[in-house]
This record gives sequence, C-alpha cells and structure tokens, in this order.
Amino acid sequence: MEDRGISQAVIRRLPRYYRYLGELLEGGVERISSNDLSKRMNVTASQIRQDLNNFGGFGQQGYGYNVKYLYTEIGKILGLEEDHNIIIIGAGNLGQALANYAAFEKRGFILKGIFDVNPRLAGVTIRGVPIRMMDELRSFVANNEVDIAALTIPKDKAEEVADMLVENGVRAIWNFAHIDLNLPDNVIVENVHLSESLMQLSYNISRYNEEHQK
Ligand SMILES: NC(=O)c1ccc[n+]([C@@H]2O[C@H](COP(=O)([O-])OP(=O)(O)OC[C@H]3O[C@@H](n4cnc5c(N)ncnc54)[C@H](O)[C@@H]3O)[C@@H](O)[C@H]2O)c1
Repeated sequence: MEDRGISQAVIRRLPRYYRYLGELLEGGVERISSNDLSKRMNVTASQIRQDLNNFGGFGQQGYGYNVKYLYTEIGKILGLEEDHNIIIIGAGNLGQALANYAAFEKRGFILKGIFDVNPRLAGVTIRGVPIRMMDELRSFVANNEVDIAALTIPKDKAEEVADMLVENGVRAIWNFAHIDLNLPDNVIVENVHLSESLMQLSYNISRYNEEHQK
C-alpha cells in the first residue's frame, strides 16, 4: 500500500519523526536543521532529507524545517488528526496493561470498552472503563463507533473473535495474539509481537558478539 506515493519504509519511520518533532514542539523549538535532527535521532542527515522531502519543499537551505508544520503534516499522513475509538478484547495481563496506558489517549486513541469471558472480571473498571462480558460485545459494537479492536486473548480464540468483530463492522484489528489472522482484504490488521522484537534483539546481540570476537 502506498500513501500519496510515499513508500511503506518511509511510513514505518514516520512515528519516530512524529515523536521527536512533538518533543521539539513541547520544548518550544520552532525550526530545526536536518543536521540537528540527525544528531538527536541518530539517523543520517541525508536519510532525514530524503524522508522529509516526501512532504514537499518545506525544508529550506539555511532555515531548516518548520517543526510545527512538519509535525502537523506527518500527523495528517498518520491519520492522527482524528480520534480513534478502541476496544480491548481480553482483559488479562496484556489487555489490562494496554488499558492502563493513558498516553495512547494523548495521541487520540480513546479507550471505549474492555471485554473478557471471565465473570470474575465483570464490572472491574480500568481508568473508569468497565470490563464487560463478551455476550455484550455485539450490541456494544452496533451501538458505539468502534474504530479499532485490540486482541489480547489466547491465540486459539483469536480467529473466531476477529471474525465476529468483522461481521459486526469493525474494520481494524490491533492483533497481539500470536497467530496470523485470515481476514477479508478490507480489514486492516497490525500485528504486534514483542517476541519478534526480542528475537531481533537476540540476533543483534549474536551479530555484535561475532563481530567483536574477530
Ligand atoms: N504480541 C505480544 O507481544 C504478546 C505479548 C504477551 C502476550 N501476548 C499474547 O496476548 C494474549 C494475552 O496474553 P496475557 O498474558 O494477557 O494472557 P492472560 O491469560 O493474562 O489474558 C488473557 C485474557 O483473555 C481472556 N479470554 C480468553 N478467551 C476469551 C475470549 N474468547 N474472549 C474474550 N476474552 C477471552 C481470558 O479470560 C483472560 O482474561 C496471549 O495470546 C499471549 O500469547 C502477546
């Protein structure tokens, strides 16, 4: 998928630019050169120029980038100018950790509901949001605008719950269950697997060790 002709590789890097530019804005910085941004972000200045050139000619020689403008433009590309309503399915360790993480709200991801099958969790609230039982899910999705469903349930339940969500109109899944979901093309899935990130770390440790033994 391409966005305004911008490659997925660039899109993957945008959240990091967005985070740094947000910090600069909070610190009152109005403009920054690609060299300064490069030092902060530990990315080459030429990579930054290449990436940010995708958004038009607002990096000017001798002036640098207009931080507010770039932040706003990247926010638009990432679809962050509108809020997204989220529900979490599975209120175990991970689901509760996500629900407790208030900072998502600052980015416009609003927690609307939490669901589980465990009756002992019924009515427990997390940051004011009650954990509901799964038999309420259908009517909840029908009566509330739900943009994203996070799946933090066991993997053998994930496919069936994802199907049910999709049947009821949910179009984006943030999938933490260790399974590749088989869903229609019009459903957008983002898989988050911390163990894959750990394996990447492990690979980098091995590579570092090998290189430094030579
Ligand atoms: N992607 C990652 O990086 C990552 C990291 C940790 C865990 N996980 C995965 O996330 C899932 C949750 O992990 P956890 O440690 O929170 O487990 P957990 O056992 O603490 O929580 C799972 C919750 O799901 C509920 N549940 C079970 N079946 C359900 C269903 N059909 N509908 C709704 N809720 C249901 C359970 O009652 C429980 O509260 C697991 O699949 C785990 O493998 C993924």
